[in-house]
Amino acid sequence: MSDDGTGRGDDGSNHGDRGDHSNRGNGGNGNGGNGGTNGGGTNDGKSGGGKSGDGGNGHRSGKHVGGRQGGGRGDGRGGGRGGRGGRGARPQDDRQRRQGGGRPERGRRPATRKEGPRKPPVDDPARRVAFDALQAVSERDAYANLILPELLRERRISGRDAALATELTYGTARATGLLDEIIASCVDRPLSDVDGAVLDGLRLGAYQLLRTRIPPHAAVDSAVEIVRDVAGSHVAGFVNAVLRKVSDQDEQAWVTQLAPDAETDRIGNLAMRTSHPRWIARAFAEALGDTGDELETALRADDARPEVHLLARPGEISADELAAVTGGDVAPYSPYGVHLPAGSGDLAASEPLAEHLAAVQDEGSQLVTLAAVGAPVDGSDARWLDLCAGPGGKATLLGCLAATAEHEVAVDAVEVADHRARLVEHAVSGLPVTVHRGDGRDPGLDGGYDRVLVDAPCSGLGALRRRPESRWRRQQSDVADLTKLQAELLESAFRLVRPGGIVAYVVCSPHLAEAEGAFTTAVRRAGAEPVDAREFFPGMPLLGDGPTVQLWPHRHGTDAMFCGLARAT
Ligand SMILES: C[S@@+](CC[C@H](N)C(=O)[O-])C[C@H]1O[C@@H](n2cnc3c(N)ncnc32)[C@H](O)[C@@H]1O
Repeated sequence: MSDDGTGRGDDGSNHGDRGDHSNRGNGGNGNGGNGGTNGGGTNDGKSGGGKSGDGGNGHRSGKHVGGRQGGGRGDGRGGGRGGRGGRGARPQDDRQRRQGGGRPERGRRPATRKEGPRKPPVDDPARRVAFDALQAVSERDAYANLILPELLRERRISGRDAALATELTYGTARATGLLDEIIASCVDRPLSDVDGAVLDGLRLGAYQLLRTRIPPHAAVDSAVEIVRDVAGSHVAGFVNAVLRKVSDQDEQAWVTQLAPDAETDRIGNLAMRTSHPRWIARAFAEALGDTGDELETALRADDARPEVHLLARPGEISADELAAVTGGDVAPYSPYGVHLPAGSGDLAASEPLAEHLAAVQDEGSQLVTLAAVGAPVDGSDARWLDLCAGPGGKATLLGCLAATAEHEVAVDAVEVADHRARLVEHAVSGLPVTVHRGDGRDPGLDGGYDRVLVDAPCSGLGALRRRPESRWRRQQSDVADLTKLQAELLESAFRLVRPGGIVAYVVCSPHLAEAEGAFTTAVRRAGAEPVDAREFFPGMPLLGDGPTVQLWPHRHGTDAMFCGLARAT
């Protein structure tokens, strides 16, 4: 099973699961029209080809170019360029999601053609699939790394077209905040007033202009054609004019023009240069204790497409064998890890994965699991508990290790979400793991465990490189909500472990509040004894002062996993 987002989006924050598959495939067509356009090649929204303010098809009378006023976004975007932290923010949506209130009303409606029967899609399959994937992300909260492979499969797109589509989809999704800043400076109204399809077309075009070697005319023309096809001819002039303005400068020049001054606002400057929300750049700076070169390196590593990591399931196949079969490289630190180049495609059908010999799993996830079982316990070592098991990546590794252990080990795995518990069951079938549906805060299991792993739900800031859009979706306030749950899960773990046993706390995030802070507070409250986790990451450099370990993409090539170990007293 994957917890690295290379195909499942399981980031432990409960937002990357497979429920997303319901978002499949109708990318970008939608309803609603573009009532009121300026048409005719202007980018100022006031003049042009005579369609202005025509009320479109009656759905949205009185709206402006490819866009609309009001309409209840409630998302903090109204100011267009004001405040990086608010860009892409959807507190209302997030609240509704957390409260289980069904799919929220989206801020922007997808643009539709105003008139006439639909033309067949433009003959540009790679860009069209990228556009449709971006629409699914922005309009229906889809996950790019789930929806794109689906669309590619459905449309039978492969080879160079698939590679281009992947580059454009993930690249555009990752750079959305920066692209929006630039587009906003070329439009005379808040981006929240621009229709969803038009804005996604602008983003796709701007990404090609600024971050690829695609010739400018091809970047502009292709975006114009797609938006024309989806939203109607009346928006083509607007898209054309905005993209021509974007193409006046390269990315470097735009950033120099728009970014906060590096002298007075280093974090804001770096955030924009590396296309991160400011609050995430600040969280990285706090975790690294650095606002200089290392912060920049960390943010840049977070912006690069990651390698794919595989777990060679212990007892099934060795890392050497798996590397030979897949053409990958044996991982530098995990004895069970194999690295494949970024963009290694849809691996689900490959033989070692299909036959359950291997699974997609970030090397960092493997290492923290090995640390959890590596720290010595006093006395018996036969009962292990995985308190937050879905979708089952670490439970699988624990189960494999338990099965190969000299003395018999039984693993219990708890998961609160039914569909994720099913994924765990599938992943651990044949292993000595019993899956329990329940709340880890009170799972109803007998205590006395020798080891308890708390791989807690978290913001997933440590795996942003694997989830292109998530940096723009996550909110700072999410962290505060999660730390309460993390504290309660840790409290439960200390109740369930026996004296002398080990509690391992793991989050895929470097954010101090949910990593170091949550762990040290819980250890102190429990009166437990911190264990220097660095010893259990053998051969790894740059592990800091301990006793906890924070892995980083730029230092270790892994996701930014945090691991704290404590021995119960
Ligand atoms: C970070 S993920 C775990 C990833 C997993 N250990 C793996 O390696 O595949 C966190 C999991 O905790 C689950 N979860 C959330 N709240 C929980 C709770 N109160 N009790 C148990 N599990 C919970 C989520 O549904 C999610 O599947």
